[in-house]
Amino acid sequence: MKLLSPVRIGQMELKNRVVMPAMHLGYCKDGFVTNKLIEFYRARARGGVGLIIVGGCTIDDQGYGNMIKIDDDKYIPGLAELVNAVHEEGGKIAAQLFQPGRYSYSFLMGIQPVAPSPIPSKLTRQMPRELTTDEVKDIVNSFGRSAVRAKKAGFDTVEVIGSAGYLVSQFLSPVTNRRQDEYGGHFENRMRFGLEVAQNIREAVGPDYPVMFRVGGNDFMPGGNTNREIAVFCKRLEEAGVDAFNVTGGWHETAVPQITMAAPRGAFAYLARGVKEAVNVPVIACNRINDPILAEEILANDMADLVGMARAMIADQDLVNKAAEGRFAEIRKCIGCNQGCLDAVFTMKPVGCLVNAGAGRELEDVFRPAAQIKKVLVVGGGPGGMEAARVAAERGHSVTLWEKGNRLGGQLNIAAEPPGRSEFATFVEYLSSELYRLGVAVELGKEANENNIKAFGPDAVVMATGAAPVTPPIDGVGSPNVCQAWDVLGGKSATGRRVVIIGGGAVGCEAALMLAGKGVINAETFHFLALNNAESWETLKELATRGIKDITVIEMQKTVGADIGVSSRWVILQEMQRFGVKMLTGAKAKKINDKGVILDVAGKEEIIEADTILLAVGSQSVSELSERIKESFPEVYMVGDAVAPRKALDAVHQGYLAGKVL
Ligand SMILES: Cc1cc2nc3c(=O)[nH]c(=O)nc-3n(C[C@H](O)[C@H](O)[C@H](O)COP(=O)(O)OP(=O)(O)OC[C@H]3O[C@@H](n4cnc5c(N)ncnc54)[C@H](O)[C@@H]3O)c2cc1C
Ligand SMILES: Cc1cc2nc3c(=O)[nH]c(=O)nc-3n(C[C@H](O)[C@H](O)[C@H](O)COP(=O)(O)O)c2cc1C
Ligand code: SF4
Repeated sequence: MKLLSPVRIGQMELKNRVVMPAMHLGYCKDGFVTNKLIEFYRARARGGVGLIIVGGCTIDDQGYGNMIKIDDDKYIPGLAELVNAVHEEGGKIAAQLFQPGRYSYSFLMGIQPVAPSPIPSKLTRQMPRELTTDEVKDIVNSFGRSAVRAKKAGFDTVEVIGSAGYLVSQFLSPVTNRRQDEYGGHFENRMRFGLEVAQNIREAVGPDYPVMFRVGGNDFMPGGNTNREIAVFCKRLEEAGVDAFNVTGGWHETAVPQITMAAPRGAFAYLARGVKEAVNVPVIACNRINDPILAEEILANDMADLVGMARAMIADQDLVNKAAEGRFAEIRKCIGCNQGCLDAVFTMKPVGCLVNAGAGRELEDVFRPAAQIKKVLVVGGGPGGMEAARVAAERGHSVTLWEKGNRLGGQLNIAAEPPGRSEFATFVEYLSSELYRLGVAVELGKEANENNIKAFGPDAVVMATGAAPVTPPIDGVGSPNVCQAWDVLGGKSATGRRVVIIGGGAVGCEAALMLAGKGVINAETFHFLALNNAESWETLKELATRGIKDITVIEMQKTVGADIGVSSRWVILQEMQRFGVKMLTGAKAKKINDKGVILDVAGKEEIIEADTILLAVGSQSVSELSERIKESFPEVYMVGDAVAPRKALDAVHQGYLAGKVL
């Protein structure tokens, strides 16, 4: 594979073309490197990744809590330990030099954010202070000084963050740069800050030390820079001594989803191609590249010279080695859910992963082989049960899994149905194939009860029986025009044209999106009509978003989608609006009849006419059997929604822990 062939960035030789881009993990303490951080990256280096970029590393007093700091020599010894760990495993490592500008938070850092111009950010809702010309020059010097520290700590290269709407991109963009001095005005002046940063670093580290620059391939901001301007900027940076470009997507403030499941895999590789066509140094393509086969395709098509696989490396630290050994089915792909990673950053928690419960736990002894081989029965083939079975089998136990339905996956099978959510099926596919590889005896269509469990005679039982949807006590709920959202998502119930969904949580929103897509043109038709100029852009957009159904979501609370993670929620709500789904909050369903739903809205009665009413008001644990068998066996573990209805992340993590302690 080209992916696994060596490549040079300046004087640095990489053993393969897989780069793990920088991710703020929240593992540091007061800016110092911790053992948790070291072991996290050691595992990724051992797993074969060619270049690990760590950070962002803050170069001055702006940033967020728990970031790696590189603004003082006192951090060098800890950074050197991190570097050594990666080198010991045969990897190369870069420090990303980070200055957030107006994306910093005063309540975290205790100081007002600074920026080219005092323009508030939609992301942080903070008003930054305009930098003086002298302060701009100071920051340029801070980049250079930090690069020298990185070199002293042994990093193989440094990368400047010039993407995502951080300080360098704020200078470059006319949207955020209204300065009157030599750093503002026309494009040449707006490039000056980034170019001076590159020149300053080059002078500080010497001619032979590799320097990389991360750029957003397109700001995706109205009035902002496009791939065309970014390509010109990169050309100039190359002349200033930059050895490689790491091309990601747009700004954090953009309305274009960058890394959620809704963004197609590899969707932004074209941005790297635009830069590659302008420069002569290696270019890295990024975002939603979660599969080495896709990565290979990007390289084979000359879209880029290397690929960035950031979350893919959280999800599977051994991805590169597995690819090298041809074990493609064993790769646990990142599904782009952001639930364990980016959502954690937004809530100031350390990063973890939905599909890889071991991520962030590298310090612990993960898979100690079983001291005594047990006959383990797992009841339930949802994500919780499958993960428990996987881990138990990996440790050497003899594992049987019973699933009463006719396929594995549990609720994830229906979670994967709405548009843009299909990656959940990728995870089910992975777990299913691992159970097969590990020799777990999977029996489908087998419903566990007290008697057959006793007859089976297990040493340990994992109860992962999940949850079932709740039927609320609403007058008329038993009418023939009412059904569960789960059944519609699962293809078991049909709906009429006018649909009311009672409950605006994740399930209600996702059911709404699935139904809203009925009757819109598909991607192939869209492409065909667009290329042939058959319809105007406005008509095409309408055809792609106006389905045949009239959908209303009603929610008692003030907000819709309150249980969806912060980094995905806005994308789902944006899609609902785009597809014309009506959302009514503060509305309580009182009664259902053959005409529709009667609501209580702030004490006033309203009726919404509907042909079908979907229930999406939550779920309840399926736990009676667990309660009954608890006392009959020495080891009974309950995991996932059977304990309390929550999320797949909880089910997987509990399954993992049960599999570990058996
Ligand atoms: C539409 C929808 C969207 C969702 N979206 C998300 C999301 O975006 N992110 C997220 O993290 N979570 C999401 N969830 C929730 C997530 O899917 C669940 O939290 C997760 O599947 C729980 O896993 P589990 O293994 O505990 O149970 P389940 O997935 O419910 O699996 C339990 C399994 O046990 C089987 N079973 C039950 N009783 C027996 C028995 N006696 N014998 C044999 N088998 C039995 C059932 O048939 C089922 O297959 C969503 C759920 C739905 C319905
Ligand atoms: C938890 C998290 C933290 C991130 N922190 C940074 C960062 O500090 N610097 C940066 O350039 N990009 C950061 N990113 C963006 C990633 O480097 C990467 O571009 C993005 O996740 C898309 O690539 P992927 O689909 O391969 O994960 C972060 C992403 C995540 C999920
Ligand atoms: S939590 Fe989700 S998005 Fe984040 S690395 Fe894991 S699978 Fe990928």
